[in-house]
Amino acid sequence: MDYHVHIIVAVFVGLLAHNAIFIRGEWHMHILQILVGVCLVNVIALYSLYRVVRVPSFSEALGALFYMDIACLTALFSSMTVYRLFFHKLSGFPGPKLAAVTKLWHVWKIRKSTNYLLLQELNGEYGDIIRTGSPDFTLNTAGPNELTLVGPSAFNLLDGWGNTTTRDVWYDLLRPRYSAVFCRDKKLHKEGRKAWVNSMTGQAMNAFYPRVAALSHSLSSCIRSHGTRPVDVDDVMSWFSFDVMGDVLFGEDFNLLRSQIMDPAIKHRDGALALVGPISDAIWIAHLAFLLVPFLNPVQDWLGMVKFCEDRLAARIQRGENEKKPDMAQYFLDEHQSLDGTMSLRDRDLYLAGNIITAVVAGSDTTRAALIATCWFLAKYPEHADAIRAETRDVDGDDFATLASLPHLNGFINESLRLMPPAGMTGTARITGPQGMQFENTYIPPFTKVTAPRYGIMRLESAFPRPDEFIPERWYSQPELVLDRRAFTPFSVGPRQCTGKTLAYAELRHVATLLLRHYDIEFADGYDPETMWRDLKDQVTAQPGKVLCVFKPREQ
Ligand code: HEM
Repeated sequence: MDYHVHIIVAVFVGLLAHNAIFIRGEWHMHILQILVGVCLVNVIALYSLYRVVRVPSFSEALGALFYMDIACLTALFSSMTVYRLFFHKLSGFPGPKLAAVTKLWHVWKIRKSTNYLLLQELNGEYGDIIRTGSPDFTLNTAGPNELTLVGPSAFNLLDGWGNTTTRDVWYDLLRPRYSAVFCRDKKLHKEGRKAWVNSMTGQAMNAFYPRVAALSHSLSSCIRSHGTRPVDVDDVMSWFSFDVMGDVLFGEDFNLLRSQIMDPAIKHRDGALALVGPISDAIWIAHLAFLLVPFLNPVQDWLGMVKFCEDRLAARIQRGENEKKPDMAQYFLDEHQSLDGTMSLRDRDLYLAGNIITAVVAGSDTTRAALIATCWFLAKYPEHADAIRAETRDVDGDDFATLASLPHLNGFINESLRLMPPAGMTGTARITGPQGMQFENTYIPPFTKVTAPRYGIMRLESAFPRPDEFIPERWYSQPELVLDRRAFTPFSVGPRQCTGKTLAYAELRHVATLLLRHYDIEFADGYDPETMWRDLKDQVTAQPGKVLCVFKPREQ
């Protein structure tokens, strides 16, 4: 039988699928429908071949269908490739050709979670605006594509007050759950952010400070129990940051510092972040994995993390409010109540769960990374450790307001956050609005996905002379070493900036002061300090490589 006509039909279907369907709209949340659609089309085609066209045997019909599928997919992907390379509105922007063809190139390149290094390399090769991606299954009606913008003004353009951008599809990651942070609707974000901001007012912080201080002392005791043995700084900071989160978010004692046992929830959280790290810019892969391979370890970790958060929330609801120990969860529960009548119960439950999951990750993993880096810099630069000791010698170490005013301590922390940004090292993508935007001398078209890599921009020589050097003084006595303050955004800027900034700074200042009071911090014998940088991973939050330190008790 002559199958030319069938192949021509298949090619036509492939071209149609790209030009009439996939080039429009967003598809990352419709992976199941796409799969069902593909199966359905195949069943209809098989039936037509066997019953209507009357191919001699069923196996021959199957064979014909196979060749038609190949022809259809070849036409689909060829059409995509030609369009992306030559006709797409971003085809004139510089960048690796393969990145323009498919996002999978980027995913492959950063499979070891080193996007921060790749983007630095591409910045050196292609300049300040790099085309780093193609739309794949995350199209918008106007067909966005991805540009990485490297310059101090990028953060304000993307997130500053009056920005015209919206959040990229990455923020659909928690679906069906969602939160004020993991949502793309500007109104919902604005409204939902209020509960977060209210949970961190000065009054709320005054209730949290003594509890953070108590946990810092617990951290110090935990370290002391190691004696002269090397301390795995990742372990102790994971326990500390999780204990703080348990206390501040749920009013619950997670008891990790005292028990010194790694809670499976931490493993789940880290596994979940490892899953989304390399695929952050092609989030449809995560949705596909949730659907098709839920039994794989990283997906199980994700589900385990979600379950942990929902269990803790259920326990908190059962315990009820403890007025003597206010917590963040109460603000989310009040919001849940106040939305009665405007949202269905299911929607409100999904929203509440989303906020809790967001708080667990945003509130613990970021500070953990920052504290690991803090210890590393303290061990690496004893002269700065001494300067902080001198500055804090005569102050009340539990007085958070005083700690906030100490120049060297704060310069040290800022410098550490600059060189090792704990959150959004490369991600936090946005979509330009209908007017597009002007970045430096270049016009960025409307509905383009844009990212500003924090790691690279905070190391720009044009903003920070001697960018790779650790110089806390640039933040107070040597202002000439900060040429462009806009580049320093460890907590983001504008209406989307971090709501936990005050809490995070409080934890960092208190822990650094306390540990320096009690210990001389040194790298463990035989430990290679470069390990932290060599194994640094960019997985939504920064995951520093191992840090092993010895904490030698000091004379009080
Ligand atoms: C050193 C610690 C921290 C760093 C470096 C940090 C950094 C950041 C960054 C860069 C963003 C912007 C993310 C984005 O645009 O997608 C952000 C947002 C956010 N952070 Fe933090 N964060 C830290 C700690 C915390 C803590 C302790 C909490 C809460 C308890 C928190 C809550 C949030 C929330 C709710 C947002 C979203 C704000 C919004 O979208 O309106 N963060 N943070």
